[in-house]
Amino acid sequence: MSKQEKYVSPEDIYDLQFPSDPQISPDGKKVIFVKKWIHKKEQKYYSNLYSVDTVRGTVVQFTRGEQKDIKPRWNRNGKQLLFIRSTQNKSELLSFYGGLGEPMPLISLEDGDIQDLAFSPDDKWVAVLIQKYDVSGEDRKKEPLKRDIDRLFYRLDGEGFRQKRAVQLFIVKSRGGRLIPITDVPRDVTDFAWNHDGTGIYYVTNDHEDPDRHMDEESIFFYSLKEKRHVRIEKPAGPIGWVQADPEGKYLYFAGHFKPGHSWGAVNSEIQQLHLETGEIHSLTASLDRTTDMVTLGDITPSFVKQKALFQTSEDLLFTVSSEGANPLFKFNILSGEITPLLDGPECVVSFSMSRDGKNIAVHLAQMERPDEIWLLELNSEKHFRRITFLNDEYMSSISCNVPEEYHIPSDNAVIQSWVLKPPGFNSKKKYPLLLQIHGGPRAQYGYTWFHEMQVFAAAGFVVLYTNPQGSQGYGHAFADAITGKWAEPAMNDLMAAVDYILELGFVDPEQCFVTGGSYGGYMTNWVISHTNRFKGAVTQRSICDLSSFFGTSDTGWDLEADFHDVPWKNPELYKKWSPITYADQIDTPLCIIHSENDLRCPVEQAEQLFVRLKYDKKPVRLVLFPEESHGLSRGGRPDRRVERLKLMLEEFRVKS
Ligand SMILES: CSCC[C@H](NC(C)=O)C(=O)N[C@@H](C)C(=O)N[C@@H](CO)C(=O)O
Repeated sequence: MSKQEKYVSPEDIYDLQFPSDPQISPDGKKVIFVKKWIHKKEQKYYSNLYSVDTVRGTVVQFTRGEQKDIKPRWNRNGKQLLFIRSTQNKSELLSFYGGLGEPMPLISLEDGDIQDLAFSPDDKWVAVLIQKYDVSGEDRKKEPLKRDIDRLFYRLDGEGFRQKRAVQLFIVKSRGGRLIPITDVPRDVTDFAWNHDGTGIYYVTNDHEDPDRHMDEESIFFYSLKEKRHVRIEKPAGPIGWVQADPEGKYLYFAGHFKPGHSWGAVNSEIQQLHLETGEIHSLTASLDRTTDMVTLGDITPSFVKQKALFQTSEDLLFTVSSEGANPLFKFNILSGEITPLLDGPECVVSFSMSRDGKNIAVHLAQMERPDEIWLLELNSEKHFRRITFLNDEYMSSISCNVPEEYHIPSDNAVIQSWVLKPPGFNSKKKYPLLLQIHGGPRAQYGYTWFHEMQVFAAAGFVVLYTNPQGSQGYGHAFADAITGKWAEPAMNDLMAAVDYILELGFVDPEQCFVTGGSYGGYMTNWVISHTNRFKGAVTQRSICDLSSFFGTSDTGWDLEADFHDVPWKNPELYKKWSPITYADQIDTPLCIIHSENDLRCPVEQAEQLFVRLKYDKKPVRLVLFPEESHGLSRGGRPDRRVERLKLMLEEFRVKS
C-alpha cells in the first residue's frame, strides 16, 4: 500500500505516544508533561518527563530511562520541580532544583509506594501519600503461605489482594529531611490539600464503622501542623473525589454528593463549597446537572483522571465536567455564581494546570481527529488555544483514517448521542458490515477521543457505531439513573434504535451486523444476543452474565445492591431476571468470549459460566482467555496481548462477515 493508503492496525499502539499530566511552570514559559511509551522488546510501559518551551515551542526530553516518572509538580517560584519515580524495587520522590543536573532523592522507599505529592503554599514542605507494604524486599515476590482475609474489600482489580496497611499522609521538608507521619488511619487517605496558609492539611478517608459496606461515605479531616490535632470537617454522608482549599482560607471545596447508597456514577459528583466558619455547604455545579468525574472512555485517552478545580484568581475557579461526549473546561465566579465556558468544543479536557497569573493553561486534550496531545490556552488580551506537542503527527501522516460522524438518535423518550466511524475510502453506494460497540460503566460515556479500537475496525472495512445509551453518564442524573434496578433496559431499546437508524441510512448490510462490548458493555452484548438474533456474530469481553455470582466474586460486586436495592439471596428472582445467562437458551448468535484470567472486576467465572452453558448445548461459542491480565486488558494490558485481542476480534468478525 502507498504511504497514504496505510490504514490503522492493531500493532499501531507501538507507534503511538501517550502524553499526560501537563504541568505549566508558574511563569508560564515551560510545560513539563509525562510521556508514556511502550518498550516493545520488554513488553512494558515506561514514562519519562518532557519539557515544552511555550514561547519557542521546543520539546526537550527531561528524564530518560526505563522507569515510570510521573506527577511532576512545580513549587510556587518555579525553581524546584518534584516528581515520583517508580522502578522495579523502588519508589522515589525526586527533586530538580534550578533545573540543573541530576534529580536528587527527597524520599527513597523500597518498602512502599509514593502515590501523590503537593508543595505547601510557602514551598517549605511537601505533603505526600505513601502506601507502606505489608511485606517488602524479596518477600514481596513470593506467594504467602496463606491469605487471612478479614474484610469485604480485600481485592482490587489491577492490584490483586489489598495491602492491609492503608495509604497514609506524610510531610517532608522540600529541601530534604525526615519523613514525618501525619495520619495513621485504618482506611486509605485518598486525597489531600494544603490549607491557604500552609498551617494545615485537609485529607479524605473513610472512617465509617463499616467502611467496605459504605464505600461512598467518606470524611474530610483537617490536621493542624501547629496543634498536631485532627479535626473532622462536618458534612453530610457521601463520596469525595477530591478536596481543594481556597486561597483566602474562607471556604473548602470538594467534589462529591450527599446521596450515598447509589450505584457508582449514577449520581453526579458536584463541586461543593463549604464555608469553614458556618459549615454551610453549597453546590457550585448542581445547575449543570453534570458529573465532575472524568468518565469519558478510551483506549488511548486515560479515563477517571482526578482533576481538581483550580483557582485562576481569588474568585474564579476552573473546573471540568463530563458532558455529552466532551469534558469542557468552565470558569465559576464565586461572587456572581456565573459559569463561563472556556473550552467547550467537541474535545475532552482530560487534565489541566495553570500558570501563577492564571493566564496560561496547559491542557491534556483528547479529540476525535488525533491521539491526545498537549495544548496551551492563553487568556491574555484575547483567548488563544494552540497545540504545543505534535507527538503523533508523524504517525497520523502515515495513515489514512476518518473522523467519526455524530448522530442524535431518538429512542423511547430520549435522544441517544452516537457516532459512526466509516471505513477509509467509504463509498455511500456500497453496503458495509456494521460493528455495534457498547461501552461499559455503565455510568460512563463514549466521546471525543481518538479511539484506536474503533479505527482498527473501520480500517478493516466496518462501519463502527458507538453510542451513549441511557445509563451513560454525561447527560444528567436522570439519564444515568434510567437503568437503575434494571441495567439492561432502556439501554437495549436505545442500542437497537441506533442500529435501526443507521440501517435506514442505506450503507450497512442488515445481514452483516456484529456486536461487541466490554464489562457492562459485555453484559449488554450478552443481553442483546439473548434477546435478538439480528447479529451475525458477537464478541463479549470482560463481561457479566450472572449478576448473582458477580455480587460475590467481583472485587466490588456488592455495589450491585445500590443498583438493585436488594441482594441476591433475598431476591434471587430479581437478579435472575436481569442476568443474561437466564436467557442463554435463546442465544444462537455465534459468540466469542474474551476474558482476562486475572480480572477481579468481572471475574473469569463470568466467562466460564457462559462458555460451559453454551458449549454444553453445542451452541457456536469460543472462549479465549488472557493469562495474567486484569480487567483493563484493552487499555493497559501487556501490549502484545492488546494487539492479539484486536487481531482475534478481527478474525472473529472477518470469518463471519
Ligand atoms: C465508570 S465505570 C467504573 C466503575 C464501575 N465500578 C463499579 C463499582 O460499578 C465498574 O467497574 N464497572 C464495570 C462493570 C465496567 O463496566 N467497567 C467499564 C468502565 O471502566 C470497562 O470498560 O471496563
